[in-house]
Amino acid sequence: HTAEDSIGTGVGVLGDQKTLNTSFDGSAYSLIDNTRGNGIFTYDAANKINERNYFFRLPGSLWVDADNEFTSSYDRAAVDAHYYAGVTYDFYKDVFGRDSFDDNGAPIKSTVHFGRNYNNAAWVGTQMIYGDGDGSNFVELSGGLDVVGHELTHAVTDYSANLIYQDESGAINESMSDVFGTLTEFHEGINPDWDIGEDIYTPGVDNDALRSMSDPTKYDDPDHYSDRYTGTLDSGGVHTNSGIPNKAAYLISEGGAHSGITVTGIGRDKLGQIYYRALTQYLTESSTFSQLRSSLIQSATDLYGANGPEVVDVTAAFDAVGVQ
Ligand SMILES: Cc1cccc(C(=O)O)c1OC(=O)C1CC1
Ligand SMILES: [Ca+2]
Ligand SMILES: [Ca+2]
Ligand SMILES: [Zn+2]
Repeated sequence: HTAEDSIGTGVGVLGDQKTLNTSFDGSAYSLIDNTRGNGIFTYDAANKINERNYFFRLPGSLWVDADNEFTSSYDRAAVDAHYYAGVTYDFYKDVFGRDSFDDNGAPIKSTVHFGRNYNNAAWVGTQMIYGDGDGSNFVELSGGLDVVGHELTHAVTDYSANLIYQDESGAINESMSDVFGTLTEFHEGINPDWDIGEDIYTPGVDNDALRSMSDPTKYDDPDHYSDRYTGTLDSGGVHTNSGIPNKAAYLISEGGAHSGITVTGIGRDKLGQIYYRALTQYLTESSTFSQLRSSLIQSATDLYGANGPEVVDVTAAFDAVGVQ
C-alpha cells in the first residue's frame, strides 16, 4: 500500500490558518508535499514527547501527526517551514522556470525546533534549519516568508554563482538572499515589504526588523560603499555590507534619490529577472561589488537592450551606492 497525498489544516507561527500538502501512509499524516518537484519534507530536530530535549540532529524525525490537523503551538514552526517552502518553490518555478534550488527538482528538506532558544536560521548545504528563537529576539524563525525565501536562496546561490561566503562575495551572497526572499514575499502578496525578518523579530517591539533594504542605515548597515565595514567580524561583515547592494536593488525597483543621484525605478519584476540572470549566468564565486554592477548591467542589456531605462537605472543605482 503506497502512501497517498492528503490536505491538512494548520496554524502558523503568527496564529494564521493555512492548508498543507501532507501524505497519509494508512496510519499517520506526514509533512511531505508531493505536489512540488520531488517533494518538500519537513522534520523535527527535537520531538513532541519531551520537548525539553534540545537536539542538534539532522534531519531529525520526519514530522508526523495523527489527525492531519497541525494546530498545536508545537506544530506552528513546522506548519510555516513546510508551507513557505512551497510558496518559495512556486516563486522560483512560476517566475524563473527554476525547478527547485538545483533546477533539477531536488527534494526540499527543512528541520524545525533546532537547538535551544536558537536565534538562527540557515541553509546547511543540504537542507534548511530553523531555531525557535529565545522568544525575545526572535520567535520561531520559519514564521517569516522572507526568512524561508532567504534560506532557500542560499541553496540557489550555492548551485549557481556559489559566491564565497566572506567579504564582498559573501555580502553579495547575503544580498541575493534578501532580494529573492523579499521578491518571494511580494509574489505571495501578504504584507509584503522591503524589510527582512519583520514577522519573527522581537515580538515585543512593533515595526522593527533585522534589516531594511529601503534604508539599511535604519539598523546601522551601510547604504554607500564609503561606509562599508572592513573588519573581520561576521566573515567580513556579510550581513552588514549586504546593505550596499540591497540599497541598490531597492533603488532599481522602486526608484528614489540617494547620494545626490535620482533613480527612476523599473519595478520588482524586471529587478528579479535582471538579478536572476546575473546570479545564474554571470556572477562567479569570487565576484566583487564592482563585478556585481557589471554583471547586472550586462543582464539588463541582454534582457531589455543596451542604453534602455533598465540599464540606465542599474547604472544610476550603483553610482548612488558608490560602486563603480
Ligand atoms: C537569523 C540569522 C542569523 C545568522 C545567519 C542568517 C542567514 O541566513 O544568513 C540568519 O537568517 C537570516 O538572516 C534570515 C533572513 C532573516
Ligand atoms: Ca494534530
Ligand atoms: Ca519582509
Ligand atoms: Zn543569509
